[in-house]
Amino acid sequence: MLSVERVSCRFGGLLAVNAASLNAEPGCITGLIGPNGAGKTTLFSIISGFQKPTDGLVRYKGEAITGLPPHELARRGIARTFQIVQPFAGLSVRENILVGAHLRHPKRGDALAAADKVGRELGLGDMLDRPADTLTVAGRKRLELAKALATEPQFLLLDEVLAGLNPSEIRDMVPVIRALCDRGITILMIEHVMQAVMSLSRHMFVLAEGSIIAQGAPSEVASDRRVIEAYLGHGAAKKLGVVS
Ligand SMILES: Nc1ncnc2c1ncn2[C@@H]1O[C@H](COP(=O)(O)OP(=O)(O)OP(=O)(O)O)[C@@H](O)[C@H]1O
Repeated sequence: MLSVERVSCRFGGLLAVNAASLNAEPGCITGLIGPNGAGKTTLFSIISGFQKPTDGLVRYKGEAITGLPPHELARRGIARTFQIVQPFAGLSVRENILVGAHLRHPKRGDALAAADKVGRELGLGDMLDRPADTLTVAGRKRLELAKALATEPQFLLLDEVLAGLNPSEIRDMVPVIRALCDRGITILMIEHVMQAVMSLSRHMFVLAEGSIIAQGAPSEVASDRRVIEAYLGHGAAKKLGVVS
């Protein structure tokens, strides 16, 4: 569905992403993890057209999409959520979702019906008339997801949708993400909540200092010496008795 081929991104003297390659299989959830500052969000921004790479290629359904603008990618079925959620202040929850729904539904009535449906699916049914800026963090995270889903994507990039949620809110959100995948939406997710991303992902990629250092099934990645050392520092794997 998606392949990122040797993508690099330089900000002045900083090589934020260094010849990173990854792919996402259709109908699955793929996890992208890595320590803070590894380049995960930059890679997401490149895939979703918010940032042009310095080098490399992004393919979606076999076609090169590198550098296409976000609205064109949205039209082709790619949507993303943002790590720092910023609902349109001054608009209601429904109107926020409506912005996304208008992509596929030019008529206001159709867009409103589609927005309400997405809102209800994400548990925002009772809050549709509320100003978006009165939502709790958990509500805002759901709204962020709803805005992206309203564009009816086939490929969804989730940037830390679980960040800032408490354990019970995370438990509520995990099945929501799984249900999207069961509906046929391919997902690539950045997540620091390890238990959740490991239970959701079929395959995971690990980015550290801009480079992909490991990939595989969640259990393989979790016991990989390079991954443990990227998180805990040089020598940590030996201390923990990990030999792979
Ligand atoms: N627009 C920019 N200009 C300059 N440097 C940037 C820019 N965007 C990101 N960076 C730098 O690139 C590096 C990678 O940042 P990025 O946000 O992609 O990491 P991340 O893996 O998503 O981190 P986190 O898990 O903390 O969100 C960091 O050193 C960051 O400061």
